[in-house]
Amino acid sequence: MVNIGIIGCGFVGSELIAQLHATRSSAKRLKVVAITNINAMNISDKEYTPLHLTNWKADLTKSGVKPNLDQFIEYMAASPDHAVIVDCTASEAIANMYPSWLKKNLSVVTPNKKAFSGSLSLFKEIHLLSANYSGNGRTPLTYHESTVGAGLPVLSTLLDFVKTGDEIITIEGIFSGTLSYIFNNYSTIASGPSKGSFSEIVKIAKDLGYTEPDPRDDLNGMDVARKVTICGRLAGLDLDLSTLNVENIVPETLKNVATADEFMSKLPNFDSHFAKLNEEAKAEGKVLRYVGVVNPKGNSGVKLMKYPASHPFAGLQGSDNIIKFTTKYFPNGVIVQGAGAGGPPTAYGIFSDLIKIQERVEGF
Ligand SMILES: NC(=O)C1=CN([C@@H]2O[C@H](COP(=O)(O)OP(=O)(O)OC[C@H]3O[C@@H](n4cnc5c(N)ncnc54)[C@H](OP(=O)(O)O)[C@@H]3O)[C@@H](O)[C@H]2O)C=CC1
Ligand SMILES: N[C@@H](CC=O)C(=O)O
Ligand code: NA
Repeated sequence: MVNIGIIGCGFVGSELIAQLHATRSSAKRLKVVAITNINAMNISDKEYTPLHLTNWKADLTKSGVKPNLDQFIEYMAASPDHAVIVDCTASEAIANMYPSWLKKNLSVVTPNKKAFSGSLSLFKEIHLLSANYSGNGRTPLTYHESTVGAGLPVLSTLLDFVKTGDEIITIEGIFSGTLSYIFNNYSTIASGPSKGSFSEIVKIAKDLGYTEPDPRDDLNGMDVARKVTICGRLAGLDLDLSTLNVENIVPETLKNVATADEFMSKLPNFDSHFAKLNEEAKAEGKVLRYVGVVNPKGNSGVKLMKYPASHPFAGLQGSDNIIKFTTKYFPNGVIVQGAGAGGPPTAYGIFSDLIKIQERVEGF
């Protein structure tokens, strides 16, 4: 039995709870015993009785308990069975707490990219404290498959290359579900005209739950840069966000507007700017795609590129990601492709990480 505490129940956290609830039988060894959001917290009793997942939202609201992260973590750390904290926020402050949780023998599963793409020392400390990365004989494990390509097996594939001594030559692809969705629908050749103005398509991507809480974190390239950094670091490179080449496509005057809502309301003023870029690509018989590259020889970064209709990046659907690993053993590449954003595929990645932990800890 593994006890789970979930922090953050937005698009991804809510979907995770729904998936755990829907598969009671396969997940019967995974027990949700604590849930917290910004405004409310629900923790179970001293027996760690599973929380009811049918009405968890109403139970959270009516719990009347003010969120207290210290209390939440102490409760989880006192669990008699192995316990996992699932961080489904995008919070940097919470990401900075992972080492303190690992030191309490709590495992960590998260789609939050901040801890793995922020300071290199935090990344290294987490890896040192996590049994699955350092082989240090301790119990806590850290899995974060959904930080890159949602639940697609990107990091597990990459780690297999690394652990078997294969050599990464390049990792390149479309790492953002949001930017994939936007350009697949906006910059089209074979599939007809754009499905709307640039700002209309950004709004749909936001409503579908693909974007970061502030869509500028997608459009400024930082979300992709974080994923490139995570892949590069797992491949053994000391990549840093500040030294990557990152193309920011947020219009200059919108970079500093105060809120995501204000940004969204002003974005239509820049539709003609994006239409011009699109027309330029079309005139060359190409489409726009936003790509990331990890190159151990240098020049890792993210960039808005033009591709002919025949290129695999030009033919993507919906919010799909496509990530191509070129390695010594696979010189023609290994491609991982599929839904790279949205609640269901992201929660799936978290769920499968939880199953890995349960199987490792319990041995079956
Ligand atoms: N959406 C996607 O497609 C993907 C998302 N991810 C990552 O998953 C994470 C969650 O994304 P998503 O669900 O879309 O984002 P949301 O904004 O929908 O959800 C985030 C949730 O975290 C809660 N939260 C924020 N800070 C705290 C805190 N200090 N304590 C407790 N709760 C907190 C928010 O509470 P409140 O509602 O009260 O503000 C909100 O419910 C992010 O790190 C994102 O990068 C990764 C891959 C794909
Ligand atoms: N905003 C991100 C969500 C997943 O990481 C994206 O669009 O890919
Ligand atoms: Na993944």
